[in-house]
Amino acid sequence: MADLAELGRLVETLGYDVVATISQRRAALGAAAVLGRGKLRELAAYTGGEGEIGSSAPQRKDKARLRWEAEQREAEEGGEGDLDEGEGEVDEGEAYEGEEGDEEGAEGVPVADRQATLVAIDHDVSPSQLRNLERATGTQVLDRTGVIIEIFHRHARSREAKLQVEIARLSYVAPRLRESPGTSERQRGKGAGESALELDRRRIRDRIAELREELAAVQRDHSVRRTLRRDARRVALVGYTNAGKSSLMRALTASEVLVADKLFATLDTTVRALQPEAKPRILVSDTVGFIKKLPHDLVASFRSTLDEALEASLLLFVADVSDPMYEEQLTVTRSVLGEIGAVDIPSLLLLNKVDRLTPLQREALQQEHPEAVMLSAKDPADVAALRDRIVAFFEASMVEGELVLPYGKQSLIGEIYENARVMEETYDEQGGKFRLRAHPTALDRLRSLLLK
Ligand SMILES: Nc1nc2c(ncn2[C@@H]2O[C@H](COP(=O)(O)OP(=O)(O)OP(=O)(O)O)[C@@H](O)[C@H]2O)c(=O)[nH]1
Ligand SMILES: [Mg+2]
Repeated sequence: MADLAELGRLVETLGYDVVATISQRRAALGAAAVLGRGKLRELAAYTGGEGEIGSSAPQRKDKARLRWEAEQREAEEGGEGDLDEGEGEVDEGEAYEGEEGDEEGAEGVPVADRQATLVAIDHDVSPSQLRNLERATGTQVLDRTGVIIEIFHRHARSREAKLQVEIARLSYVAPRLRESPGTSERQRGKGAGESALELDRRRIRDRIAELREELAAVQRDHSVRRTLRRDARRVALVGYTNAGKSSLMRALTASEVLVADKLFATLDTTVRALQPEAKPRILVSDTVGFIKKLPHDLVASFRSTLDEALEASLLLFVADVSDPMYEEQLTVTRSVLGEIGAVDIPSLLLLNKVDRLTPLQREALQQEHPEAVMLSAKDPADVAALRDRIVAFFEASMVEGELVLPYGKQSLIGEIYENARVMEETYDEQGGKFRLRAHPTALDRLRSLLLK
């Protein structure tokens, strides 16, 4: 049932209200439309559909196809596929969730006078099941992956995120395209050798290839910028969606990143300096959140966004302990981090939102995770203590050293202050002598710069 509640939060993030929830025992799983006939009729009563898959039901085009066709028209009319369009196409409205669950057949809760305009299913459904469900309910149906992709689509802001989402979305849409009535006949009649459907799929493949090239260019640009920051000490906030990563980012860096009680509010990595500034500077990055059963295409697309996290020397692993599912969320986060190869990076577990717990719960939690930091992003004292922990972490790996900066190389002085903490600066006939503390790698790099 927790999965279903999460699906409910996902559709709410899309701006829907949940008007009813239906679940069905696994044993009764229908092959054609996931739900059995009785459940299907029950569902259709909320959506105003016929409740039958029957072939006589009017065939409607699915939204994915409509959007795809609109984009094609736009592309043909000149401009490139416009990724900057505003809101997604789903109307504000009511959602209706259907689930295939383990539960005993739970009853739907009818809400009078509200017709559902979306059915969301907490189960991956095949393209043909999706079609059948749409036919029977007469409304749009999304599976879990479809819902998540829609959210990503709406929340993407940067060029990189938009490209990534678009690639994932097209990969998701392609197998779900169906023959639109009429066109195939015409195509074949002309001996085109390729049906309209095949043509559409090929166009999608071409478009994906194009987007991938564009993405690669954007990413090359980013990696250049990352190289410039190479020696900075980096901390990355990672964790389940809605855990409070952006809230901590704001608090730690006195910045204005977006915080929202929404799933996947953040899709882009942002990087800011820890405040008050440590010497040398420490950079904090906020990253996209994780969710269980994250669609595979999205994991692949966002891998590069998470590269940012991979380059950190310390991961701040954020969990929302006020969520009853937090243990499972921790497991999901760990496994995604494992997938992207981040398990070897030192990490600090942050048990966030403890302000929502009773003293007794806090005590139990601390016993369970003695190594973790319990905190509330809303408590300035907690945030200050966290900052000190971060600074201490880097401090522990710093070594003391000396550098001589010849008079001819004064332009490197900024570089020294950027990458080390200068404890003493004296001058003699050779040049400046610096006694400093820095990371061994930063010290080596500075030394090699001075020798050049
Ligand atoms: N009570 C309480 N609420 C918190 C705390 N930290 C964050 N929140 C709230 O939790 C919600 C999610 O916070 P965000 O910081 O946006 O979470 P996030 O991890 O960045 O989420 P995504 O970007 O969607 O993955 C917001 O409504 C915050 O105000 C906390 O310590 N205590
Ligand atoms: Mg966020």
